[in-house]
Amino acid sequence: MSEIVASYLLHDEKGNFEKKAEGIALGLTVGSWTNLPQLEQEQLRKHKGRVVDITPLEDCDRVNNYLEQTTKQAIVKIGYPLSNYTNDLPAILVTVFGKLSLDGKVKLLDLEFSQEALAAFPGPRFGIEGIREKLKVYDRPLVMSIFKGVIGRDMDYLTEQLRAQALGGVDLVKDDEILFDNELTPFEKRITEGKKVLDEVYKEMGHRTLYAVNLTGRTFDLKEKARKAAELGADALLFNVFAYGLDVLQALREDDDINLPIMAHPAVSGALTPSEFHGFSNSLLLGKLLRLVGADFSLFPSPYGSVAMPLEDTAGITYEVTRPLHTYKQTFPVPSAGIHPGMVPQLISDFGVDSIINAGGGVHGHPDGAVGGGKAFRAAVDATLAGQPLEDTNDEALQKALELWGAVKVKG
Ligand SMILES: CSCCC(=O)C(=O)COP(=O)(O)O
Ligand SMILES: [Mg+2]
Repeated sequence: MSEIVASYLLHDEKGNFEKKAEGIALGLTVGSWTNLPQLEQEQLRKHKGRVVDITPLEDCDRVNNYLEQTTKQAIVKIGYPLSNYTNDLPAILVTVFGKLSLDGKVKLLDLEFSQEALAAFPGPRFGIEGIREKLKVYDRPLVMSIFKGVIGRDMDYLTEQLRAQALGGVDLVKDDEILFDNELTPFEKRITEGKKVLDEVYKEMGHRTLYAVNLTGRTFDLKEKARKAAELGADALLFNVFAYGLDVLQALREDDDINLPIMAHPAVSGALTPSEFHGFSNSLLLGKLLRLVGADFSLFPSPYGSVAMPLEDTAGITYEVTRPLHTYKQTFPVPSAGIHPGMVPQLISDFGVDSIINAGGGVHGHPDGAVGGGKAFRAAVDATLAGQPLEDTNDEALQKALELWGAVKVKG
């Protein structure tokens, strides 16, 4: 019987996990079937959830209402038959974590999909390989920068900022997620004017930079807007997927008229993941599920920037978006937030060559502006790959960045 197996972290004062697991397996599938006639019980048996495994963990001590209490915890795995739901993420999530997400201390850690279940999901259209092919850069982490301070500014300001970022040698520039459609810098103009600037820089320097424009607005207008973006020659879309839903990203990915790389921003996901007791694990939400629905890039807070995520979580996301899975392409892991050039050796050590180094303030805050910021990041990447300590390089832009922000000593 084909099924999806959900792993949950459960906390319970008494530690009666067998009863709890059986309650989940029954409650989220056929409900209370034991009082029904024999025939109906048989009929329902094939739809009942299956307790696959219960692994008790060490007790954890908690200070709760000023009293220290010991709570028992366990990882419980439940299998849900595919025949219970349609093979789309809304149906799957409601089955495995619908009312259960509201019912006590339950965190959804992972979903194991059978090959049959995976076949319903597209995975990234371009993936790491396709993005590298567009840029013709194959052997180093990519560098991305973010527009900053452009709300309330006009197209001249925006295009100048884009030019400076590209001249610094970054591979990608993305809109900030908080830049929505507006009269001064409308979506379509950002694409067409941005394209002109990046083509000019390419002619001047032979360096190609791609621009990810923020796809925003009402859900049912998104497809048409994204198709228009493709028609106008956009390079990629930035998408605030957790404000809309994973299934919306999947719908964009599956539309062949859109045919653009999709960059998933983590905004709003922090409302769903950080608790030890509730919500989703980051490796599932920002890792496996984003990859299944088709994100080409997954952005997440790095473990050492201004908005930090635990290293274990960022490693989990990176593993899920890059490991061999079904026929899916790999999603680029993009550790972000508060990144500066002195962190590059640690970023490469933690995330490898197939990752993207993404910075806003760490580019624009450079003493020589965004041009200097981009150059400093590129020099830091080259030095790290050559095994050279950043302090030993004679790159002027990098040395100025190190004077300002310092160099992070590589751990681990
Ligand atoms: C929270 S991860 C997304 C990174 C992002 O969108 C951003 O604006 C980071 O800016 P910073 O100046 O911290 O590099
Ligand atoms: Mg941002």
